Amino acid sequence: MAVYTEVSPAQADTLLARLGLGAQHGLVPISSGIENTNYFVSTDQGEWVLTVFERLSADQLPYYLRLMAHLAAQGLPVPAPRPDADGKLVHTLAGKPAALVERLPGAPVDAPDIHHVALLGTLLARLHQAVADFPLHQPNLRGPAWRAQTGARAQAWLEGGPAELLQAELAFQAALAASPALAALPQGAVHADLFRDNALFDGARGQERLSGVFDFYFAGHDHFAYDLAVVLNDWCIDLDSGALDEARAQALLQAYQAVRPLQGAEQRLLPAMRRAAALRFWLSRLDDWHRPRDAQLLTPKDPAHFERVLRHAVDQPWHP
Ligand SMILES: Nc1ncnc2c1ncn2[C@@H]1O[C@H](COP(=O)(O)OP(=O)(O)O)[C@@H](O)[C@H]1O
Ligand SMILES: N[C@@H](CCOP(=O)(O)O)C(=O)O
Repeated sequence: MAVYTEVSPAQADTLLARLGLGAQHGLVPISSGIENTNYFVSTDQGEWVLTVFERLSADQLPYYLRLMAHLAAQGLPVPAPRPDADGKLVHTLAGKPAALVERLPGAPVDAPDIHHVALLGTLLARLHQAVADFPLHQPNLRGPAWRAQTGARAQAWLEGGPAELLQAELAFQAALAASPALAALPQGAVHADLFRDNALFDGARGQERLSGVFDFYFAGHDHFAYDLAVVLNDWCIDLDSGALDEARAQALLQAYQAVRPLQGAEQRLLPAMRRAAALRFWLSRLDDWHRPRDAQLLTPKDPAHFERVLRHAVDQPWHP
C-alpha cells in the first residue's frame, strides 16, 4: 500500500551509515502492502527493504525480526534483518521503529498453479519445523480475542445475510477457541499472513523456484493448522467465487505432508481452521474499510472476498 511516513534520502543515509552500509543511491517507495511504510533501498552493499512500522511498537518488533533471523540462519529463504553494531535489529527513523531487511529476488505470482502451491506447501512445512527451537513467544495479535472484539464492532457495519453469517461464525469460533481439542493441536511461531503477495518466485516459466517469503509482521504463536488454513484460503481459492480449488489444495497439502505429516486432529480441525482464517481476514478488511488510516499510496482490500470464502468454507467444508 502504502506510504504513511515519507522518508527523505538524508534520513535513509543516516540509518544506513549506522548499519555500516554507506549512502543509498536509490530510495523508492513501495505501493503494495497495507500495514507499514516500505521503501526499496539500493546501496553499494546490496539491495534492501526499509520498513517503518506504523502500528507495531518497538517492544513487539524483536519477536518478528528475530524470527526472520532465526529462519534465515537455518537456510530458509527468509530476508535476514540487518543488525547495528550492538546487534540490535530494531532501529528508529522519523521517530518510529524501523528495520532494514535483505531484498529477495523474484516476483510474486498472481495466479499460482499446482507447481507453485507445491513449492509453497514444502516451504510452509519447513517453516513449521524450523521454529521448534525458536525461544521467543508472542501471541497471534489477530487471534481469537481480537476476532471476538473486532467482530463485535463489525456487527454495526453489516446487515442481512452478512450480519447473520458474522454472528453465527463468532459463536462457532468462540466455542472452538474454548475447546480442549483445539488447545491440543501442535503450535509454534507461525507466519499467519502468508498470502501469494508475500512470496516471490524466480526462474524459467514452469520451472520456477520459490525465492523467498517475507512480511512476518503478523506472525505469532498459533496452531500450525491455522497457518496452513491461511495459506489454503489464499493460494488455493478461486478469486471470483471464493470457492476452494481442490486440485491446488490437494497439491499443497501433499507437498506439506511429505515434510510434516498432519496429525489426525489437525486434519479433523482443518475445516474449522479455514473458517477462523477466513473470519480473521474478513474482519481486518472490514476494519480497514470502515476505519481507514491516512496514507499517500493506499489501496484497501475488498472485504466481500473473504465473506465469500467464509461462506464457502461453512457450506462446503473440505477435508484432506
Ligand atoms: N524482503 C523483501 N524482498 C523483496 N521485496 C519485498 C521484501 N519485503 C517487502 N517487499 C516488497 O514490498 C511490498 C510490501 O511489503 P509488505 O511487507 O507486504 O508490506 P506491508 O507490511 O505494509 O503489508 C511487497 O509486496 C514486496 O513487493
Ligand atoms: N493479507 C491481508 C492483508 C495484509 O497485508 P499485507 O500486504 O501485509 O499482506 C489481506 O489480504 O487482507
